[in-house]
Amino acid sequence: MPDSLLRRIDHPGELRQLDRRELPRLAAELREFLVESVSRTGGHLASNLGAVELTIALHYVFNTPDDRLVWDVGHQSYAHKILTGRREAMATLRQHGGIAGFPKREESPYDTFGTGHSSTSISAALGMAVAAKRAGLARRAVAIIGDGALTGGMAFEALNNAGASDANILVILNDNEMSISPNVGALTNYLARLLSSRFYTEVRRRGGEVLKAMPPIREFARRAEEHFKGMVMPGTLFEEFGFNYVGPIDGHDLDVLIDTLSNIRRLEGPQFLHVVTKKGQGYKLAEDDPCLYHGVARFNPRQGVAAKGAALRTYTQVFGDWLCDMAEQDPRLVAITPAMREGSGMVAFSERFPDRFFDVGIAEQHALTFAAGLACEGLKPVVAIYSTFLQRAYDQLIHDIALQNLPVMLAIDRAGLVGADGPTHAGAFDLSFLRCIPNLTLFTPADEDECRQMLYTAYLLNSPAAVRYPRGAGQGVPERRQMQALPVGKGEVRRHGSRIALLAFGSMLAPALTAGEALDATVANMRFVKPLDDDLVRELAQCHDLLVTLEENVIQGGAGSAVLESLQKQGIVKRVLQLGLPDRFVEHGDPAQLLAECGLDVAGVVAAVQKHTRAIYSGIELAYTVNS
Ligand SMILES: Cc1ncc(C[n+]2csc(CCOP(=O)(O)OP(=O)(O)O)c2C)c(N)n1
Ligand SMILES: CC(=O)[C@@H](O)[C@H](O)COP(=O)(O)O
Ligand SMILES: [Mg+2]
Repeated sequence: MPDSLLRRIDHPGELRQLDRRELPRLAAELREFLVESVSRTGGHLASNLGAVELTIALHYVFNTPDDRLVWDVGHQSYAHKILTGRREAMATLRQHGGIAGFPKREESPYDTFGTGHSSTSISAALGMAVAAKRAGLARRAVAIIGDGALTGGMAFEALNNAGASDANILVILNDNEMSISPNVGALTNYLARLLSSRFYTEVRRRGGEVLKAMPPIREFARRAEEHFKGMVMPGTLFEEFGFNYVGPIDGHDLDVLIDTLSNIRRLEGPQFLHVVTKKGQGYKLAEDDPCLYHGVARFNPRQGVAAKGAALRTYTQVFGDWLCDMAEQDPRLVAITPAMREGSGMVAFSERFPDRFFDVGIAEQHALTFAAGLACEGLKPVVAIYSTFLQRAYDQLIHDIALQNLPVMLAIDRAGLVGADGPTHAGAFDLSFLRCIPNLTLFTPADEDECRQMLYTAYLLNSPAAVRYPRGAGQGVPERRQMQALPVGKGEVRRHGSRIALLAFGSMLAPALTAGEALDATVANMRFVKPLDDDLVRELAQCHDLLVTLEENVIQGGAGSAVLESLQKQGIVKRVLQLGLPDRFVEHGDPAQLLAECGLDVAGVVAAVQKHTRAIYSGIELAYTVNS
């Protein structure tokens, strides 16, 4: 067995020492390592398998990290991490204290830009290219963006800007015809036409010969223009944007990639390389089902991912079932996802109600205003969206939906900490950025049944509404099939105690009930952040020494702040302890461990309350103590 090439590479300089004839073997070793490693840690797999040759070729041709690589979304950057000194650290992938699942500046100089949310790479790379030009540096900046990420509007804002510049930016479109689900939209159809163009089929038929026959670089652009004009769609969209377009080329052919990248690297101005890959390449199970193998938990690589049902139902499943039940009752219901059909639990709905299901691509801003348009015409749109991705569409929520008081309902999944995906994906802020919006009703269900009933209640409203629920399993509370509207803005006392009242929002009710037993505290399930149950706040303040608010959201501006404002509005002076996520980004890791780290597990809540009450009852005046 020849010694492992992969084990000889601790940085790209060593990669660049290899004879290019050794690179296919390196690719095979890298692919095998990826399957083995990710099967042990979990993470993103299919996208990484599809980017193996492209990653090798990029680090082989470009002088990284001086030449900048920016990976869009960054979920496909494991090969990049492995080749840049983190091969052994892959065993710690997405674990507490381990390496992140996305590029991260503080993790490596080769991670030139932190990503996680899609469609940012061209903007960032353009910034780097313009900075290099201004400094008179020959440095190149490369954005590697998938066909899914290219459906994000921000990518086109950047293309528009870059194409009119003289920046030395290279945009590489990694086209595998997949987002998480199969890619959607007119752009996808257009790219498919490019792939079916005579040029690409010619290159595929004759291998890399067509490209290798290309003249030396200075002739490259001119003769490519002449020689292939008839083969490629006349004036591709990207040329219209001011880029020199090259491709489509085979993204798994290292020779073609290296020759093409070497040629392009020496060209000046905005370049666009269209690369065709297969998501899941080289691991048949992932090739056959790139959607299932997009993000995986630990699995046996010989047997593949086991589609096992979890012991408890997830909030995502609660939503997906409610959506179908509601659609049966109301033909006006239409459902929208910005490219997260599977993650949002909408597969069944999309199959049962295909003409009422809209996957708009990675386009959260469009998703919300599209919903607003649908609502203007009497339909009842439900937008399923992760909390973190909703951040992209904040102005659309305010300007297009709330200001016009349109009945659009947001089903906000992944609210709170998400765990392995880390701070780029945490839904840590939605209570703060939503509760300040006029006309919006904001629900925080505490269990699966309450989630179903709140989704129903929110849907019945004739105004904007948002129901936010966490990633993963609920509390094992069976959902009543019969949907029943809840009194809006009303919470409930779940346990009577003395002196201390715990005011829990959403996922924090469960730990609050357990902590309440230990503290003999009253526990209230507040249910709504907006409108807040002011009467309940007043009643609790009147018969307790201390109010403790608990939320899986940053303390700043969150539900606890709403309680403070309520007390102030009612002229009530009362000690309040606010418990929630701290004013920092919480790193990736196991969700339960992260919550404990933030003091939001039972032990943390009990300790914080006891510390606070000791201070009070020992006379030390502590008006407010927040969980730092
Ligand atoms: C703003 C935003 N919305 C949604 C997502 C979720 N997401 C992660 S990867 C992905 C699909 C990306 O497709 P593509 O760019 O083609 O990469 P591929 O997985 O095909 O390599 C989506 C929708 C995200 N990361 N960011
Ligand atoms: C890379 C990306 O943004 C998505 O794949 C995301 O990781 C999905 O998150 P869930 O696993 O919570 O659906
Ligand atoms: Mg893709």
